[in-house]
Amino acid sequence: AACSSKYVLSQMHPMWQEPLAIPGGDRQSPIDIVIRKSVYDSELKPLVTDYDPQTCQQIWNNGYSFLVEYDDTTDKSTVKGGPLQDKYRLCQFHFHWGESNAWGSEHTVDRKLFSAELHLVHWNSDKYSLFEEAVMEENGLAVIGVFLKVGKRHEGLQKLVDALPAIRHKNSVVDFNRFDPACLLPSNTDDYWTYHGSLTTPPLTESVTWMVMKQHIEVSHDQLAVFRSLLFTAADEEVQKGMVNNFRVQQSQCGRTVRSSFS
Ligand SMILES: Cc1cc(C)cc(S(N)(=O)=O)c1
Ligand SMILES: [Zn+2]
Repeated sequence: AACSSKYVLSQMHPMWQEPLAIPGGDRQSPIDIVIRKSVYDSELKPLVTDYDPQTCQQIWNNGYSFLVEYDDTTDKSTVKGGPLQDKYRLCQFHFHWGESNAWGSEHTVDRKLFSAELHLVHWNSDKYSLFEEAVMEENGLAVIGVFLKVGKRHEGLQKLVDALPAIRHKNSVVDFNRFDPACLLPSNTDDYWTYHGSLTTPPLTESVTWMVMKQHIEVSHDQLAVFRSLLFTAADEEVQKGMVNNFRVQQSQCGRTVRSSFS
């Protein structure tokens, strides 16, 4: 299986070419969450998020997704509890989506694809002093994943959608403040799946405790269409490429257990 070898086979070609060798390579993300194989763990606590909208700084197009960045020089926006032993500081959130509503998420649940997936990225500020340090460590990062489904318009998301035309091209950035990422969380954050995995974009380091919410949020077709109006390419490039399908192919489970916080 792909797990034993150091080579991870990538079926599809995401925007960036998958590297051939990944350090370890036996706890890569994303994966398919097989509900009947997940193990209920009654020790898993509810997630405790405490976000300060004032720490929101900017929104920018990094040529693969768009990121909303937070000031992570203090413990003002954090997550703890759940499977986490320490407190983790929010540094950014971003999304992955498809060119059609039929696919776009990175994780799947019993092979069900969602139209998009939100990732809130946090790093362990109890043990490390910088994201760059934590990203290399086994217990360095904690990412909350939330599935997006096309349905009714998401009022909280609209402020973000309205800022996207200003960052159409790669490396464009605009000031963005007072955005409370808690508005993007589903009403129920007690029910989630958790497993040890990796970043789903280079450097693909195996430093992530994933917490994937069972409950999805709804966004409108028009809101998702604005995501798709972003470009992978910089303003000076001849050929402009629409930013769609910015998700990684699913990786082997490699014998890992996915735990659920609910029975
Ligand atoms: C740190 C970081 C950056 C990016 C662009 C994406 C991730 S992910 N998809 O693993 O959550 C993490
Ligand atoms: Zn992501």
